[in-house]
Amino acid sequence: MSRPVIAIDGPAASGKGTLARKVAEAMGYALLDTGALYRGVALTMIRAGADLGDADAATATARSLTATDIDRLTHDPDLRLDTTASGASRVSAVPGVRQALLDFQRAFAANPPDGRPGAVLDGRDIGTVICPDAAVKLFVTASVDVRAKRRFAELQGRGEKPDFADVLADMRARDDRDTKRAVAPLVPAVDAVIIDNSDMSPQQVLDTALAVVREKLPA
Ligand SMILES: Nc1ncnc2c1ncn2[C@@H]1O[C@H](COP(=O)(O)OP(=O)(O)O)[C@@H](O)[C@H]1O
Ligand SMILES: Nc1ccn([C@@H]2O[C@H](COP(=O)(O)OP(=O)(O)O)[C@@H](O)[C@H]2O)c(=O)n1
Repeated sequence: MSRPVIAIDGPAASGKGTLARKVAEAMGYALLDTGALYRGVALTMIRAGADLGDADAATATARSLTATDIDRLTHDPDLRLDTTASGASRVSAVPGVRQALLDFQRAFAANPPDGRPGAVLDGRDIGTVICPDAAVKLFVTASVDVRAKRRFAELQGRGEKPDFADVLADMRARDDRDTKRAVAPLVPAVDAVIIDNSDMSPQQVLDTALAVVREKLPA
């Protein structure tokens, strides 16, 4: 029997990761941050001095990543750099990259590690492409200004010295690329529950999400 999947999609700094972590914890499910896969492809290319605009090189890099590489990259602090995020948004528009990462994500959802009873995947296309049959689909979002402020505070908290105008411009550019790309654009699944958390605390978002989970996945 397949295990329940909770899909959490949304734009950058909408609070997907924060919510996904807490939902996975509350449910005892395995968690996959799918953005880390695209970030991993970008970081590997940046380190190799490769051209991020080279679709063939990006596809080859995505195909070459093993589960061990992915695990190592997930723990790499440079994965969270804004330059890595921008690179991820570029390589993620390449169809060959998306195809190469598809099997890994589906296998994780079908067989969550450590015998977990279900999986939470967060990203951009989980409810639409990766797991269209997910039991629960949440689409979290917030205004672009709120998201830029969150990312700005996050970068400051990490000791970086960001410029707010740059962070906002980068957020808009990433939204634009993610929503307009031809393959798996960022869009809520028709059956997703949309949570606009511009004025919600992380706890309120979690309570709202868990109420949806309990309704869709009765114990
Ligand atoms: N509801 C919320 N209210 C205020 N800040 C939030 C909220 N949810 C998340 N954050 C903060 O916003 C930043 C981005 O959240 P994160 O979960 O990393 O987003 P995403 O995974 O969508 O990029 C983090 O610093 C996080 O602590
Ligand atoms: N399922 C996914 C996850 C991420 N991505 C891409 O990877 C980039 C980085 O994703 P992320 O979720 O780590 O970024 P943040 O939302 O945390 O800023 C995004 O801008 C998307 O372009 C994607 O295309 N599909």
